[in-house]
Amino acid sequence: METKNTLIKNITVISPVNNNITNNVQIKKGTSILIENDRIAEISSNISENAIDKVINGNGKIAIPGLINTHTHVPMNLFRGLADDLELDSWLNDHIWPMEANLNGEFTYIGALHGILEMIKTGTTTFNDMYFYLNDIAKAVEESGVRGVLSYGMIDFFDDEKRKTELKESTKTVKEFNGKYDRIKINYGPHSIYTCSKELLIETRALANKYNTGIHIHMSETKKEIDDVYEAQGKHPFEYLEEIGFLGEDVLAAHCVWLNNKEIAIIKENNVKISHNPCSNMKLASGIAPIDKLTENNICVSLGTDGASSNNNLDLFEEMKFASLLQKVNTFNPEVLPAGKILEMATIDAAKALGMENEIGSIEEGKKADIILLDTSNVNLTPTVNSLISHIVYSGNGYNVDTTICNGEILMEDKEVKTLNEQEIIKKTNETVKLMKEA
Ligand SMILES: CSC[C@H]1O[C@@H](n2cnc3c(O)ncnc32)[C@H](O)[C@@H]1O
Ligand SMILES: [Zn+2]
Repeated sequence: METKNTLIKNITVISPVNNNITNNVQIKKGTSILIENDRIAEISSNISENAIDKVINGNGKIAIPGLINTHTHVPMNLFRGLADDLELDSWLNDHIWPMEANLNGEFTYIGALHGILEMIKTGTTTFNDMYFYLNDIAKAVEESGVRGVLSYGMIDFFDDEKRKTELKESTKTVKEFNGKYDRIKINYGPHSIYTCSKELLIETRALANKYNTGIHIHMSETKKEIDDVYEAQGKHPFEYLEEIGFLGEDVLAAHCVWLNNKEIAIIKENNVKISHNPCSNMKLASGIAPIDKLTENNICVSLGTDGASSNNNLDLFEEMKFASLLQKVNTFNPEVLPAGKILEMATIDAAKALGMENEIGSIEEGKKADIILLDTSNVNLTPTVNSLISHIVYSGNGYNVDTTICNGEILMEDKEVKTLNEQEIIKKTNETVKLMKEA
């Protein structure tokens, strides 16, 4: 195969450096990044422009790793603005699940394209998703050029037959996709303890071991969930999962708002990874996750938006800012979760949460070229002589991103999305939602 080169010339690189023990965000000014095919070949200030296919002028720009959203449901962009100002139980049971019952593969595909379009425009290059119609979501991932870690969301509602069909469907997708697509990975996705039987959870663990996949699950999101699980199992959620042998370093647990100290110890002991979703937790009034305690315990915490119906967008820059501010106000400690730590949570810690830290999550030679460029001529990213890391986390937003590169491919340049037809997707999404509402 012929090599395709891209040179990002004269840029400021801000990236965690992963030395496997601690992360550390470093800033390199006036350097260049050479991309060969899908990987970062060299970062230095004297790379020749000879024989380069594409040169991007990085003057006045910052390069950071493509952001990684560790918990979302991208097709739920279809439901944005349809069920606001509700708590989780009523939001799901009275609104979202009835609407999802009317979905089909085609609608899900359109919703996924819409969600991915929003992510490309706001600097997310990898997302960890749980939903239905995985073939259709995978098709949207393939066409758009992003990286997707997908799980078929299993719900058996404690029914034997349903458990079998859910596990079968999941394993079918695992076999169909894993090892065959560079940018797609399939994990198992039991929805939650309150929708999945003990047997389903135990079988999921065995299948994840057998097929070497991760597990993506909603955990301890509301007080009601804790009370219901305690009533049914006589245990708190993480105690229950530990007892049935479900936990492990490959488990990525979303939300984790309601945790006691014993459960935090269980999470640490089993090296479970967390996806913190502050906007969704605030909007559904679920509560405030103890992220200060989790990070003090060196537990791996990453960030997720959740779906666009409970957030209501997929802009990880907002998630970064809210994650920090929410912990500061909750602990009355302004020093908690400083900007550098937050940037790590959205990049290298997220890569670790997905078991992909050797491939993505930082701008380093040898890694996949997942890079976004921010334009520092935007008024909210100035004065540039002050802390750029602070600007990214506290004053930036996704629409400061002008270039998005994933796997070495330019998905957006100068704010123009190259791999998808933006206006066509917006039009089709509007038509699809109109159709769904009329049905
Ligand atoms: C079975 S596919 C995934 C399933 O999860 C639902 N969902 C979206 N957001 C949340 C949340 O915050 N808590 C629990 N479940 C959620 C989504 O609508 C799908 O049905
Ligand atoms: Zn969710």
